[in-house]
Amino acid sequence: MGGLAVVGGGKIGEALLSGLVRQGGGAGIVVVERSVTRAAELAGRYGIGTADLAGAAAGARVLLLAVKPQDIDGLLVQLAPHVGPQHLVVSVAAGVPTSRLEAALPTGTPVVRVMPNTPALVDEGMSVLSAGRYAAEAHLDEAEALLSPVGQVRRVPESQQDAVTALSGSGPAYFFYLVEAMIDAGILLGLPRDLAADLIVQTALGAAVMLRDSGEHPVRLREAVTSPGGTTIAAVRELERHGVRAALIAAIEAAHDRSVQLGRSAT
Ligand SMILES: NC(=O)C1=CN([C@@H]2O[C@H](COP(=O)(O)OP(=O)(O)OC[C@H]3O[C@@H](n4cnc5c(N)ncnc54)[C@H](O)[C@@H]3O)[C@@H](O)[C@H]2O)C=CC1
Ligand SMILES: O=C(O)[C@@H]1CCC=N1
Repeated sequence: MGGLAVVGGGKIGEALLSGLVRQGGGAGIVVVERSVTRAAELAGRYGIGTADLAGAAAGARVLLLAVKPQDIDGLLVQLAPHVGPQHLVVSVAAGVPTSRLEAALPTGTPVVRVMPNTPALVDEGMSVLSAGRYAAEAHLDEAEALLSPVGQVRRVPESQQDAVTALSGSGPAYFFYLVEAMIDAGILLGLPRDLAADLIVQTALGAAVMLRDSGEHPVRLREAVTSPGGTTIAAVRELERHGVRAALIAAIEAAHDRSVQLGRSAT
């Protein structure tokens, strides 16, 4: 038995699906979706099959669960009769610990918890894996092989997953938010929206490539832009005056705390 079933074809389910299909085609991949319309849309878009949970578990070794944390318990009740140690269950549900998944599934079912992010859509994702109690190194290798075509993969102890979720899981949203605000600033200064967007998106891309490839600390890179008595230091003073650094730290701490909370309860 080979194959992969993606259970939950929403935003992240589709981001991962699209990358997997780009890399290896749609053969052997099925989607299980509560919404029949959405299932048909994904099947048409990616040339994959659709299935119900029983059919998916019968045909696929790996089940990738991509439903909301609030829906995970209901899904596990439905899934449990169909899975066992012969499967690998990979969950991307924010906050939900492997112990909660294992408790709802037959004893010995290997579970790997993953925190991916949406840049998987453009093969620049960041996926972070942790093994549950029945997942061996080979299961982590299998999960890594599944996710590495759509970006980078790291392994961490599960105790770090709520922090990972707050950083790289939610992280794309923070950058989109900053870009949105910077484009608004361009509008305030009288630039056409499309020009402001082009300037900021290319600047974000250039800064990201420098961060990745230069080996320099972000402080050094910022200092190189900040001329004495110049424009950048005038902007940095305003960022400090408005507490942007503290706001980002508080925001990411709030995301962490919400991940912990989602892991404890179904609401
Ligand atoms: N959106 C993101 O950037 C990321 C999301 N995640 C996690 O991925 C999961 C999904 O998040 P999104 O894709 O944003 O949500 P979403 O709401 O876009 O997608 C969830 C999908 O699951 C389907 N669904 C719900 N119950 C189902 C069931 N029993 N069987 C089959 N399909 C079912 C829904 O119809 C929906 O299409 C969440 O647990 C979230 O924490 C993790 C990393 C990043
Ligand atoms: O907002 C959320 O809960 C999900 C998990 C990480 C990114 N999106």
